[in-house]
Amino acid sequence: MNSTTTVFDQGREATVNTANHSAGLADRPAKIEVRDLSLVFGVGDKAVHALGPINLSVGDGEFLSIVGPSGCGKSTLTKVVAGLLPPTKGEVDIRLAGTSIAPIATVFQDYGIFPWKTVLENVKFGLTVNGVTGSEATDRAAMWVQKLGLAGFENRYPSSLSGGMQQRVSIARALAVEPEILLMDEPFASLDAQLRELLQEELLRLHESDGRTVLFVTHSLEEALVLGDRVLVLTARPGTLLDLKDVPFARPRTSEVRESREFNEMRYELWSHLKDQVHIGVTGDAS
Ligand SMILES: Nc1ncnc2c1ncn2[C@@H]1O[C@H](COP(=O)(O)OP(=O)(O)OP(=O)(O)O)[C@@H](O)[C@H]1O
Repeated sequence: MNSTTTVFDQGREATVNTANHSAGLADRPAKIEVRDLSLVFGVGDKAVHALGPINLSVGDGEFLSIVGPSGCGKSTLTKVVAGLLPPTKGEVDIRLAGTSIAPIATVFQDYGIFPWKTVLENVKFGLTVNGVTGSEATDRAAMWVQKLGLAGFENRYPSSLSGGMQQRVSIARALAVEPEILLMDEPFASLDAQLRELLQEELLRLHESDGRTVLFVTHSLEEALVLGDRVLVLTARPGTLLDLKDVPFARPRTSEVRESREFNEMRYELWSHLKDQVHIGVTGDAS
């Protein structure tokens, strides 16, 4: 049975709704519907129109990569979907199957893990705050620690881990709650090129095995194409839809796809759309 709950209603023509939705994967129903969404920070002279208006539909199980010039509103969009920011105008409908203790989980660039907790305690944290405790929490956390290649490091503190391992902890914590939607905001931005490629491979594998809906913000067109089913390209601020490209590379996919001619042609095509926006973003000159 479907039910709609208003998560946000600030009395400002703006809502974020979640609804139980039990349709199967086969017909790929929309998981996230963004309608006429705009967000303005502040008021009067200090107002910053960060995003929109934007309309977007993200399919159940889709991996959507989001790119755009710096400051165009990519993080703002993911924060609105996460329910962390109320939109100024428009709405976001999220159709939940109601199968998860925490329907939406987020991973950010700066890991967001607690330095005073061990790897296992960090991964357990998302479970315990959502009511999973005792041996069930420990077993589930241990399973995700293992899946993310951190077995043997359960009792280590973040300060003794590399950046790549800390980001794995953050991803394990997000996935341990088995969210229906995973929001990732430049999660690999501070990692070196080799680690980044390794984690891209792992994310491909995880996504292909569980079919979770993912929104993935990145500055790298290459990363967007390696990972995504589609790439959303936003204009300079306020971010609106410039392009929405299907990525044609078959799954299961490996990061070797980046060696193909088709891949490089697509990357060039995306960049040719994006570079004017980057110029506008830097100079403010739309001429
Ligand atoms: N809390 C805030 N108050 C005022 N302005 C804000 C706030 N948060 C973000 N902004 C502004 O809104 C715009 C969009 O910011 P956002 O962080 O969403 O962009 P982004 O595309 O993710 O940027 P980047 O690629 O550089 O991380 C920017 O101009 C930013 O300065």
